[in-house]
Amino acid sequence: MGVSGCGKSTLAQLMAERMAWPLIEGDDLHPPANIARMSNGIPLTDTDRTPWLGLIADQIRSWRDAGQCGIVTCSSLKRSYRRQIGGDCADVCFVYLKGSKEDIMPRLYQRTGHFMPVAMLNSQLATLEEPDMHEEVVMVLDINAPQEQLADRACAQLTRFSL
Ligand SMILES: Nc1ncnc2c1ncn2[C@@H]1O[C@H](COP(=O)(O)OP(=O)(O)O)[C@@H](O)[C@H]1O
Ligand SMILES: O=C(O)[C@H](O)[C@@H](O)[C@H](O)[C@H](O)COP(=O)(O)O
Repeated sequence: MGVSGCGKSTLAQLMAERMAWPLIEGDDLHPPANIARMSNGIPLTDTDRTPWLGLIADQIRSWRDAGQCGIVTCSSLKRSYRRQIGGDCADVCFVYLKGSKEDIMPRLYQRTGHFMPVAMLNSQLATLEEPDMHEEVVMVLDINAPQEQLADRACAQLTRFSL
């Protein structure tokens, strides 16, 4: 979890390879209307996000029912969103990629081929409700660490969930 550009997809890909867990990109579950809104620089509302979060929750449930682990990238900006995607379940773990606007903005400028306009970072940060570090997340990672080190740390924490 974390705002656009914090490094969710990058970390998730490294983790999925190392853990051999399936990976779903939350962005791929957005309805076309949400992608159109964000592409046009319009922040999503709670109403826009509800069906999208529902699909993410469904995906997590289907992994649980199949007795397998998986990784989903999802900004999960608000506490209510985290609850909707299963944050109350002990087997759903959030890894929070924490960074400042100054850390993230340059990354968004250098990222190419993504629908999300750089200016949307402001609304993402305004919407973000930082998680309770003791209750809601398994770990907080400083996004300024090298990618491989972030993957080492996240995988070390999550290995205990391997089935
Ligand atoms: N740990 C890191 N150090 C330096 N650059 C990174 C790191 N993680 C991601 N990036 C770069 O930052 C940009 C945004 O990362 P991305 O994974 O697409 O973020 P998100 O999925 O959260 O939007 C990408 O260009 C990526 O290569
Ligand atoms: O809830 C939202 O406003 C969006 O889902 C947003 O938080 C998400 O980050 C986008 O899908 C952009 O994609 P990236 O996070 O991959 O930049």
